[in-house]
Amino acid sequence: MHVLVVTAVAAEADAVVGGLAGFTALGLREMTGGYELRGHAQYMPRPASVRIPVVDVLVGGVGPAASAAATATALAFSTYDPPYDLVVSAGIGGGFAPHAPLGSLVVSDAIVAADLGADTPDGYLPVDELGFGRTVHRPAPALSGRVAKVLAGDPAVRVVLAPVLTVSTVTGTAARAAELTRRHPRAAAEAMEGFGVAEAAFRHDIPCVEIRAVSNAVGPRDRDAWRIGPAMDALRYAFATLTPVFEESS
Ligand SMILES: O=C(O)c1cccc(C(=O)CC[C@H]2O[C@@H](n3cnc4c(=O)[nH]cnc43)[C@H](O)[C@@H]2O)c1
Repeated sequence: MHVLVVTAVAAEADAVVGGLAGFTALGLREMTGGYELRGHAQYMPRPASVRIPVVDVLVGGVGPAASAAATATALAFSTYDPPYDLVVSAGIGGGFAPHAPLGSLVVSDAIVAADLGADTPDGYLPVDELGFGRTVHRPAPALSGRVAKVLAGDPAVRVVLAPVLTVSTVTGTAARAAELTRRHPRAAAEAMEGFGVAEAAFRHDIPCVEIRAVSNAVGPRDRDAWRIGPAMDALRYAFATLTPVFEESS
């Protein structure tokens, strides 16, 4: 299959690429808008009916707007037909206790824009309840379930299949974490890009799933407690483990 992986920063893209096994790096492809795609392909003999597996990795920037713009650009300017079979939003993220401890992997069964709405005297209202657009993208259960099952192959790695929240402001207080948990009791992770990536993929009718490696707990700000190295290792493991999935025909 042809896969587009969108990360926020280069370090996350390095971890994704570091995990890809059996793929040959094709170098950088420049796109309009100043974006660069790190292409990878697998040139093994295979039936003509099976597409050459391709994984393109894009550094799309931090936040939902940057990631939506980057993903939409990559999809619109793709030279493949159809553009991609799968879009993956990948990176590090915050984990909600007790679901997702440091170093765990969270696979989205829902990608939720958690602060796209209106504050009212009676509480928060998401934009869909206001009659505008949407705040949730749900990957097909067969897709997210398959990804989570493959990742769970190593018993040493905790894998959680749960909603991932997209926020524009990183949670930094216990009160905000509690509020998000109250509104989304099953949410296991928060990050800043998934909904933007999913929105672009949805517009192009391409399946999308989000994978987050937990680097910090969602809650009171504590930079010293961040564990970025182990989270990057978990991200690398995820893409090493998923390689056989990318080799399948779509
Ligand atoms: O300065 C801080 O306190 C702080 C706390 C958490 C995250 C940041 C970032 O600027 C990182 C943004 C970057 O990393 C992803 N990420 C990682 N952990 C979280 C999180 O707990 N909540 C939201 N986003 C997180 C995010 O997707 C961005 O790409 C600074």
